Amino acid sequence: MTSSAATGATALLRAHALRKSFGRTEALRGASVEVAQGEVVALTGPSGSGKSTLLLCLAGVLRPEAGSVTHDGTRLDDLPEAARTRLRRREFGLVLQFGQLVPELSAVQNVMVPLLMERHGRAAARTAALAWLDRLGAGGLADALPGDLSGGESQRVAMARALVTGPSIVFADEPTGALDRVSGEEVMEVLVSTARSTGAAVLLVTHDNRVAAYADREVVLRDGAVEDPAAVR
Ligand SMILES: Nc1ncnc2c1ncn2[C@@H]1O[C@H](COP(=O)(O)OP(=O)(O)OP(=O)(O)O)[C@@H](O)[C@H]1O
Repeated sequence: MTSSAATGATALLRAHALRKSFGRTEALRGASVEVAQGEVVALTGPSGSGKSTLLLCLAGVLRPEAGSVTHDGTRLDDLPEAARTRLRRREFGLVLQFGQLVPELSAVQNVMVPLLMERHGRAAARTAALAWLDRLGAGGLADALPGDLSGGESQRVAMARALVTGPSIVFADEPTGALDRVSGEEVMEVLVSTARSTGAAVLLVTHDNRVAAYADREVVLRDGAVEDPAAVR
């Protein structure tokens, strides 16, 4: 693994000099960032500064036009699509602003999806999904449909779905953006304490200083590049 000067720890995930454009819009202009094993990093910055784009490049969802993304020594941006998808399913969890649960599936079925995609048996997947819902304080919601859940409840189910495969890092894009303050704080407390207990790192995009305060470290993006030179290598 790569050594990280900012944290003194080893880098689990490393983006170096990423560039990504959408038509004429340069969303990323040489953005670099590292996340150490088990570290909680908040990615902040003005609207349009490239936070979501950087998160999606790090998560292997978007492919940058230049620069590199390395996870535990493997270059993600170079991997063929199928291998990248496998690595993503095994190593990464993703939580988005509105939970993005499958509306036709119950909460427990939503949490089972990543395990079924990894060819786990149904019974084992259900047992694991129920245990994760319990752990996230959503055990009583197992049979509820997403349409019947509050925003905070949906995010607990989305977090269970992100964590059920035992990822090394969870990417969370404005996970509290659709919640009131109290539900947002509850979601952050559950996310950070659960990540700490599993050893998973968290990369969190947020506008909200109160949410960023849950992180070990803040990285500020401005115009597609990281503002704080101490966070860039
Ligand atoms: N799929 C896309 N197609 C076209 N332009 C895009 C796309 N995604 C992002 N952009 C543009 O790239 C720039 C960076 O967007 P991005 O969503 O990464 O910023 P952000 O910092 O996350 O913004 P916000 O805080 O408002 O969510 C913006 O100008 C945005 O309009």
